[in-house]
Amino acid sequence: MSDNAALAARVRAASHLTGTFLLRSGRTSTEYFDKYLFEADPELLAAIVDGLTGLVPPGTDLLAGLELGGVPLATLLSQRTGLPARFVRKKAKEYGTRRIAEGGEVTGRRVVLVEDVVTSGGAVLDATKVLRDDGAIVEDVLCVIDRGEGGRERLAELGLTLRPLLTRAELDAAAAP
Ligand SMILES: O=P(O)(O)OC[C@H]1O[C@H](OP(=O)(O)OP(=O)(O)O)[C@H](O)[C@@H]1O
Ligand SMILES: O=C(O)c1cc(=O)[nH]c(=O)[nH]1
Repeated sequence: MSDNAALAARVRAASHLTGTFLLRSGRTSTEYFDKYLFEADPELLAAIVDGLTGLVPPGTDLLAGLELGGVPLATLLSQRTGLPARFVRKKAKEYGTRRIAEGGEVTGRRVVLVEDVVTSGGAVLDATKVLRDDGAIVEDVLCVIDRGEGGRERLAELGLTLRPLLTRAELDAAAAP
């Protein structure tokens, strides 16, 4: 078994749920990867971050984690790579600094987004708009799981390359026989 196949099996065993789930996109699915279940396991999270480290493109200035599940990933990846982190909220705070992208400036920096799961790509597109409006260069997105439901194609239309650690095919192959 390859390293990635073994990781896919661990991630699936930890986080794959069945039932009826309303997704962020408004779609309904009979399966769900609960990212908090793989992020809460320190050994599994370390293995995931190891894998993501190899996907960070050369020339990256900043790693931006998307609220909420992308934040622990970006934080650990920042520690591992030495690249500074940013944290992108779903909505700006209504008090204090009133910021939506936290952690410092992004203008003119090459920012790589860090996400847990990509389904339609909507959450990534929202964060991309926020960062591009602030003058960031956003062209690459890392994720742990690409559910293979059109996100990659939708992101490509806006000039974004999705770099998944685990593909739908790898996660399906990891299903118990
Ligand atoms: O590709 P999409 O169709 O946008 O769907 C994937 C997004 O949906 C989930 O976010 P959720 O709002 O559940 O976020 P959180 O639990 O990380 O706050 C997931 O963490 C992705 O951000
Ligand atoms: O599309 C989503 O909302 C979604 C799917 C999934 O498998 N896991 C998750 O956390 N969100």
